[in-house]
Amino acid sequence: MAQSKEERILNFVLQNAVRGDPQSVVDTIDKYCSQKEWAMNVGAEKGLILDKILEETKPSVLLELGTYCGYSAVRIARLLKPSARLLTIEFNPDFAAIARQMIEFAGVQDKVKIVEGSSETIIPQLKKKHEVDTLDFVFLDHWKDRYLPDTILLLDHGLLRKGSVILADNVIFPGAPEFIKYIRNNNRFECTNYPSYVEYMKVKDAMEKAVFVG
Ligand SMILES: O=C(NCCNC(=O)c1cc(-c2ccc(F)cc2)cc(O)c1O)c1cc(O)ncn1
Ligand SMILES: [Mg+2]
Repeated sequence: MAQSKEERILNFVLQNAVRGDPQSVVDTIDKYCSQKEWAMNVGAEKGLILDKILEETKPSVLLELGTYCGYSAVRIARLLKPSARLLTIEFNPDFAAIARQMIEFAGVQDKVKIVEGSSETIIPQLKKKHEVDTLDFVFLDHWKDRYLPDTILLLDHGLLRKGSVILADNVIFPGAPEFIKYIRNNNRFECTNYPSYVEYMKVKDAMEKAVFVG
């Protein structure tokens, strides 16, 4: 069977990064995807914005929607305190299999749990099936037309608390217009926009941070 792009990215990491070193995994994926094949990782420029917001927030319980190859899961986990936990939801089983191997190679498997399935199904199960009380940090990076319905699911299931941070990738490109319209007009959220660029491209993009005021 011909290799997928995601398998090529994983193999490049296995052969060129340092096992147990999450920074080397992040840097190696960025090297491959900027020089050989583009892929939809959050990337290094937007990654620095993600890093800064994580260092300000110091979250203990995190949720990511859209694992893909595990780049942002590794990038996030490398900054977490030992007791912190990241749950990451991935719909595509092939992506989930790649991400599992990426996360294990980086040595962050004790902090990261991949849940395979649709966010729509899994979010309502977080409290009872995944022992979540409330979320400190949510990274939205999955289907852009799911950002709004899934944010509403998080609210409806009491998963946000005063100060919970939602960070959304790609609010310019590919764009998440319904999400942006809703969140900026909802007085229960305080929003900040972080202009940047689409990973590995010279196309404008941005991230949006929305802090739940409770
Ligand atoms: O994660 C799931 N899809 C990828 C979402 N992510 C993107 O589509 C995405 C796309 C781009 C992009 C940028 C430039 C361009 F020319 C084309 C695409 C960049 C990004 O940074 C993304 O994040 C998914 C979840 C789910 O529940 N079911 C099935 N799939
Ligand atoms: Mg993205």
